Amino acid sequence: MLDLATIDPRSLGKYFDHSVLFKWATESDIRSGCKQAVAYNCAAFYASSPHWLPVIIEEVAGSGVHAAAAISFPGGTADWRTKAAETRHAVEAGAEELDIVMNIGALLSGDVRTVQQELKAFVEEAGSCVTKVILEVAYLEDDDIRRAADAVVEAGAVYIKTSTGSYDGCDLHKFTVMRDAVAGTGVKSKVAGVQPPRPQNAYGFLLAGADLIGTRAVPEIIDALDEMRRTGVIPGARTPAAQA
Ligand SMILES: O=C[C@H](O)COP(=O)(O)O
Repeated sequence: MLDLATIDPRSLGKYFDHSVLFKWATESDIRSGCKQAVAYNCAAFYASSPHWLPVIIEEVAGSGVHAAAAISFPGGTADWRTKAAETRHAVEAGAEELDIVMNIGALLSGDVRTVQQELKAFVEEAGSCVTKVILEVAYLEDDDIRRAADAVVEAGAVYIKTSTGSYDGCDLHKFTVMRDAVAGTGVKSKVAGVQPPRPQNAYGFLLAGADLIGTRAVPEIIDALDEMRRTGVIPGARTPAAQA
C-alpha cells in the first residue's frame, strides 16, 4: 500500500498507468502522453488499441515505462476470437501490458462461459505480458462483480480493473466488492474511471488497497501527491485544532 511518508518520490509513478484513450487522439497526442509517462516514471503507457504500439515503443524505449494497449476497448463486445486475434497482434507488435474489456453483456445474460472463454484465450495469447481485465463496475451489481472476479481468477490474469473511463465511473463501494472478491487469490487490483480524476480520489483508492491507478490525469495527480509527500499535508484533512 502507498505510504507517502516513506516512499521514494521516483517510485510514486509506479502506482500509475498513464493513458491517452480518447477516440480522436493523434500521433502527436500519443507521443505527448508517452513523454509524460516517462517524465513521471509511470508503470505503463496505454493507447486505446494496439495501433499505436510502434509509436509508444519508440517513445518509452529505455525508460522503464512499459508499452501497453487496450483490447476491445472500450465496449468489450467483440467475439472472443476477435479479441484473441487483437491480443496476438498486440504481442507481435511488442506490447508489454494489455488491458482487455470483459463482455459484461454476456455476463449479465448469464453466459459466464463466453466470459471464461474470452479471458482464457486472452491470457494464453498474451504470453508474458502483464494481463488486466476491465469489468466496467458501474453497470454491475455486487454479485455480478463477484462472478466476473471469479472468471478473472480462473483465467489467471494478473490484474482485475474497475472501469474503462469511457462510461460511468467507479465508486469506493464497487471497488471494495471487487477487491474483496479477489482477496487471497494473488490477483491485483487496478482502479480507473474515478470521477473526477483528482489526487484526493486517487490517494483514497490507493489507501483502500488499489495496487494501481489508471488515469489520463497523471501530471495533475502525481504533482499533488508529491506535494503532499514533501509537505506532509493531506488536502482536505482537518487538523485536530480545526476539528475542535
Ligand atoms: O485506465 C483507464 C484510463 O486511464 C482512464 O481512466 P480515467 O478515466 O480515470 O482517466
